[in-house]
Amino acid sequence: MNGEVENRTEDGRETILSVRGLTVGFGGPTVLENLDLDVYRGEILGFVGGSGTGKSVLMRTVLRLNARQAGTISIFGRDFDNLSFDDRLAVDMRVGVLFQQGALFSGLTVLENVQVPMREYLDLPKAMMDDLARLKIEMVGLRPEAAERYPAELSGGMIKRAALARALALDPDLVFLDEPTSGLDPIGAAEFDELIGRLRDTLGLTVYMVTHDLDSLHAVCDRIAVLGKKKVLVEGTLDKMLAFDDPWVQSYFRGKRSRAIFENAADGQQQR
Ligand SMILES: Nc1ncnc2c1ncn2[C@@H]1O[C@H](COP(=O)(O)OP(=O)(O)OP(=O)(O)O)[C@@H](O)[C@H]1O
Repeated sequence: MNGEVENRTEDGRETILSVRGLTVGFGGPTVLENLDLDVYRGEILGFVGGSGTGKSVLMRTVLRLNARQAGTISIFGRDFDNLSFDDRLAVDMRVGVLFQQGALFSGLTVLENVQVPMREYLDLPKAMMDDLARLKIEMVGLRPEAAERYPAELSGGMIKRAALARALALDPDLVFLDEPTSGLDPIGAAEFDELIGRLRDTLGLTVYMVTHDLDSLHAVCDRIAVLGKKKVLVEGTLDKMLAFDDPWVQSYFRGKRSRAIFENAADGQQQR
């Protein structure tokens, strides 16, 4: 892309997404105010926050699906406000999204759903699109027969995988996952986490994952960001979350359920 600037932190991390001073509202009180956030290449960032704090609003604003009242957003080193039409298309092609509940088109098969972004952005012969879509379907661990099925014929876990295949259709650098493991049983959720970790390692993806799932935060996220009081309250490692002096953060990361997960994991590490 023309004019792309590489942004690196002092410790050498490349900033792939940078949000500064973001304010978003819908006519009433603001939902987000003066929010800053960075996402680094190759990481899996887990984004948490109480219900209704604005996690989806933030994700949608970064995807240019919501307007903002103030602030700047840079993606791949380019300021959103200075992108030409062609640059916008180029940015969109490098970003994949898995919306809550998968958001597959019910009248299309899995294969056709995965091909939707290809049809929108690429001009490829049908046979090539079929091959590419089947590759993505295999990549997310679905059996080849799943390609011909309709969403209503899929289990919850298969829907998430099909939606992930669609998010990967254009070989993105950055994927946004909105509660990818919600509605899955613990085994299905753990398998999905493992898949996300594997795809990050093999494809070099950067993953921005909104989640309520403490297991996911522990199992695959390199860094956690907490949304509260209209901004990113704290970001960093799990240890940093545990030490952070805020009632919501403390009850979330030190509650009964979280203690069970994190203490079991710590025991496991000590035994190894
Ligand atoms: N298009 C909109 N118009 C008006 N208000 C909106 C709109 N979208 C979101 N909101 C409001 O913004 C606030 C944050 O909503 P959002 O869906 O981002 O929360 P969330 O953190 O994703 O919650 P959850 O974890 O429950 O999904 C809510 O009060 C919601 O009603």
